[in-house]
Amino acid sequence: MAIRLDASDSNFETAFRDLLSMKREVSDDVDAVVRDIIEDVKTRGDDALYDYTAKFDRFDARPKGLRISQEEIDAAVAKVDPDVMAALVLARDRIQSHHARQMPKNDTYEDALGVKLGSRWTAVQAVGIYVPGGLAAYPSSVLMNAVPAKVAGVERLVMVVPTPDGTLNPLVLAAAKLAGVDEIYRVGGAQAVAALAYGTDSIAPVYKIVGPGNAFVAAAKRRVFGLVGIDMIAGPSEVLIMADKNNDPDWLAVDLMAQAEHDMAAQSILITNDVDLADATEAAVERVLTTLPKAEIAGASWRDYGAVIIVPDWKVGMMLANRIAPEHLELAMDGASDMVDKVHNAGAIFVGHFTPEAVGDYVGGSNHVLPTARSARFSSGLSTLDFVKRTSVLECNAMNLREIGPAAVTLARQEGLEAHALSVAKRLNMG
Ligand SMILES: NC(=O)c1ccc[n+]([C@@H]2O[C@H](COP(=O)([O-])OP(=O)(O)OC[C@H]3O[C@@H](n4cnc5c(N)ncnc54)[C@H](O)[C@@H]3O)[C@@H](O)[C@H]2O)c1
Ligand SMILES: N[C@H](CO)Cc1c[nH]c[nH+]1
Ligand SMILES: [Zn+2]
Repeated sequence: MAIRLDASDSNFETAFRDLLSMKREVSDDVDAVVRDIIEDVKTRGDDALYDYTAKFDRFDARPKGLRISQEEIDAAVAKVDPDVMAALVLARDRIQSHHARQMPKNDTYEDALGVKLGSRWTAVQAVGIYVPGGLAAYPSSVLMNAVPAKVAGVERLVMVVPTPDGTLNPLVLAAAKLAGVDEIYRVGGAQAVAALAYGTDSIAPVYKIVGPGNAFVAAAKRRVFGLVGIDMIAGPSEVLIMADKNNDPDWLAVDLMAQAEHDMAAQSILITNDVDLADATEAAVERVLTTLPKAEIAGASWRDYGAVIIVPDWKVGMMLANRIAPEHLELAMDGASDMVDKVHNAGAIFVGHFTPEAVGDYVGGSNHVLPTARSARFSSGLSTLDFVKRTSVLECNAMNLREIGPAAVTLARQEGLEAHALSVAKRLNMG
């Protein structure tokens, strides 16, 4: 049973704040473990990677080495069923065309004084993508990370992925091949993030690390940020469904469980203005939990972090949704399209009864790597923009330096920075 809250109850605010502050992600314990792993990889390089892979993924990677060879990739890809390959290609193409539209354009112009200004976009040259692989394999996440990177023009695209018990997932490798990944390593967790950031004999360091992962991966990304760029903290999955009485509880139940089955630390929340729908959906969740292969994970997530919130109206409902700032927000009420503009904080919005979040996970075209743990209040999902950076370009000639330079000299002297002042003044024969 998930917790049940009613926005009309007198103690609601306290209970809601407790829900918001539930710690599902990085605990002090996780952070301490991750700090030690990173230090160890920094010191012992590949040896540490082999040891952690033996410990957490239960196999010895030494005989084959950390890099997955082209032969292994080709052999795995050959095993993929043509129908499955066609689905991957459809997903790849849809992701590609959506992300191509996000590519920013260079801008150069001459202002009224004749000064030339511009913004120039260049790709991050070397990027590491983390593809989760502990509890489930994610070929779709390979595409979501790698396709925008290649659209942006990343030259060296490196993928790390845990291969539990040493078993390669053919689809993960097929997706990497389809998306144009350049190097793939069989290593996961905090140790993989450390290797991408600091480099080892086998894995040259990258400039930026992107991609989702469990609490260990999220903590490691936080720790290496600064040495390398990161995209965001995309941790255990979340969904918030806002639904009125005109919904099939069975549909809502599977939508809630679709995120819960990712991780025991995932969170699924239903906000509704209809108590009967709340009861029926909870009952439907219990039914579906008897059938799901990942019922143990989904059930634990629902029991520990799931919530059903009754609201008097959508004004209150939307205010709560914006405070929750979920990774995914499903709007399943009459007039859902009109509600979109009222959303301030959500990683991605899924509008209407026929847009289950799961379609966005695979083939919608938009990205499924999204901010979790309320970070949608200040960050966005992965996009082409994560793989480019902007450099400004400025060009003055003697004439326009004469126009704007004296003000720079004045300001530099006010800041007590005489070399700055002289650097402009000498060019203007001002001393
Ligand atoms: N936000 C998104 O876009 C998105 C997309 C896909 C998946 N996800 C999330 O990614 C996560 C995937 O998690 P996962 O576990 O399946 O795969 P994972 O690859 O993130 O983690 C597996 C690795 O974690 C490390 N690990 C496990 N237990 C450890 C321990 N006790 N100490 C140190 N390290 C340990 C191991 O190195 C292991 O290889 C889930 O939470 C899922 O919800 C998010
Ligand atoms: N829903 C996940 C993001 O939270 C992404 C995913 C991958 N495969 C299935 N789902
Ligand atoms: Zn999913």
